[in-house]
Amino acid sequence: MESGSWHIEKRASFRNDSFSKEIDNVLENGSLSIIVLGASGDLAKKKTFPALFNLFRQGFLQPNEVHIFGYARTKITDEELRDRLRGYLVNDKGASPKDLEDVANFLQLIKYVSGSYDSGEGFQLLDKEISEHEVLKNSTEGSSRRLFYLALPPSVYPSVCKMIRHFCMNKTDLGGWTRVVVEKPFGKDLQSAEELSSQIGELFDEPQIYRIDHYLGKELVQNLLVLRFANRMFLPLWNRDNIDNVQIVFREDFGTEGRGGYFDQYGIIRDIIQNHLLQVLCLVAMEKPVSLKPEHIRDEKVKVLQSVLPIKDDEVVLGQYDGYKDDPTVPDLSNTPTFASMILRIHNERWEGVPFILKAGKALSSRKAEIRVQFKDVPGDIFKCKKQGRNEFVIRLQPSEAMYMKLTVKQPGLDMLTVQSELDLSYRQRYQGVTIPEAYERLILDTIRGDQQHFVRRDELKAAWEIFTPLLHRIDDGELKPLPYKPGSRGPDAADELLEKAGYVQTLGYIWIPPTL
Ligand SMILES: NC(=O)C1=CN([C@@H]2O[C@H](COP(=O)(O)OP(=O)(O)OC[C@H]3O[C@@H](n4cnc5c(N)ncnc54)[C@H](OP(=O)(O)O)[C@@H]3O)[C@@H](O)[C@H]2O)C=CC1
Ligand SMILES: O=C1O[C@H](COP(=O)(O)O)[C@@H](O)[C@H](O)[C@H]1O
Repeated sequence: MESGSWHIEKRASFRNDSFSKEIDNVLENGSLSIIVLGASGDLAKKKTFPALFNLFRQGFLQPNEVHIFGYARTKITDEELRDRLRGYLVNDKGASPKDLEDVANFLQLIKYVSGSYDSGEGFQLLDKEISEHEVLKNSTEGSSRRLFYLALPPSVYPSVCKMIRHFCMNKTDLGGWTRVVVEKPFGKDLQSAEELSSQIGELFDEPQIYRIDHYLGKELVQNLLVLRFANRMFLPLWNRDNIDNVQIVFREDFGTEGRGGYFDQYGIIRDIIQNHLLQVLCLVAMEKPVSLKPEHIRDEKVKVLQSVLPIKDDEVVLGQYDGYKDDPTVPDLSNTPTFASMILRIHNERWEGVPFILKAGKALSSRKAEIRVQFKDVPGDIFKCKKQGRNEFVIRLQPSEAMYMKLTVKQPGLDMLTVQSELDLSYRQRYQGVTIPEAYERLILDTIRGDQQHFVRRDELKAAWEIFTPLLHRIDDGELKPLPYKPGSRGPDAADELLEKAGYVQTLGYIWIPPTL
């Protein structure tokens, strides 16, 4: 490999391959069927099928062994589904003849089956279609691999899982498998999540269930373990002795955009904080796992989640943007927060006293997701650095993936003055010409490979709901109310006050500007 550049190997097959050396490499043969349930929906067209297309283009899905099925109630033909998907696979305007050829070849792999989610008829038909494909691909019975992706509202998960279990499993366990990918939200609180887990758990074993959280597939989230545990310089610093506070922030510069009906039942805490931001917190705060085996990593995540103290009402700020209730699908008296900022406190030896501020909001001034680790002041500071700012290590998840470290340096010149600057690793500049894979792409590939490292285990999910359920119930009961904020703003002023109370010191006059090429 050339220095300073990456490449993505084109593989003849993904069968013998694995990102993680810790995953047992089992030689798998037989056909692979990927079944997207809810194929007519928003997630399927925007994320699932495009991710499959990208895997196909990179050689991870071979036409001689893979077939893709779409399943939903909507009555459409194979061709109509293909037409719906085409525009989401490549940009129409910038598509090259090769792009169009790839799209055509990919779409030919897709077959559509229409049926309901709770009656045997549709699933028997689906099973028949899958089996025909397996025979066609010369798969011996039992070595077939079946991946069911539930791009569906969670309300139908139990019945769909029951139907898969009864009608669509691979026929024996001689080397083949059946796996089920379920999307968030996994429940609405601790009790409903546990009920859902029990219902699905009666039908499938934990190694067959892939609870997807797409933030775990983002490049810089995947980098967290490497950063923390493969760099000597971070090891002694990553604790309460050196770190003053940690922020994990998600901002979107658009509102609920036609998804108000869905969103209003969940709110920003269930939509973003309980899953995406909490998963990031786990990776920032957990102890070093025994190895990179998925179970070792997930064991550590559970431990840190179980060490989180109950959230205090006076360490929470909720907001709702003006105009949110104009959406006809949102009730006029909705108490649902579209913004939340809160302090999580981890009661363990490493983090006692260090506030973790989780903040997420819709309709804000910018779109950004980042982790900001602020270090303590320099003791016995002879340069009066404190006035200029503290060291910060920032990991920008999106957009413009980057990590940069804010430092105090001598201002160039004859005077002995100090100034804030940064060590900057901006991905677009450092890894020129490299396309960073979409989160869904990686995670689907992991599912095919049987790697559950980046998926949420049942006890992890339970521990996550335990943290937020009391707060969510108080919001649902109207005991806590969101403050209004203007769309396009930073959210309620009270959120900045909470940040200050948590000990965050803003560096005045400093702003990081992503480098241009
Ligand atoms: N859209 C997104 O960006 C994201 C979505 N998700 C999650 O992915 C899953 C799917 O999301 P999304 O595609 O947006 O959802 P959709 O509302 O588009 O639903 C997907 C499909 O499910 C069927 N469906 C919809 N409502 C019902 C219902 N009440 N009962 C039975 N079937 C129904 C419809 O197919 P048909 O009527 O043809 O059967 C629909 O096309 C959800 O769990 C969502 O939370 C997660 C992250 C992002
Ligand atoms: O899960 C969700 O995530 C998206 C944001 O995802 P991103 O990868 O673009 O950061 C959010 O818009 C949506 O409300 C939520 O359900």
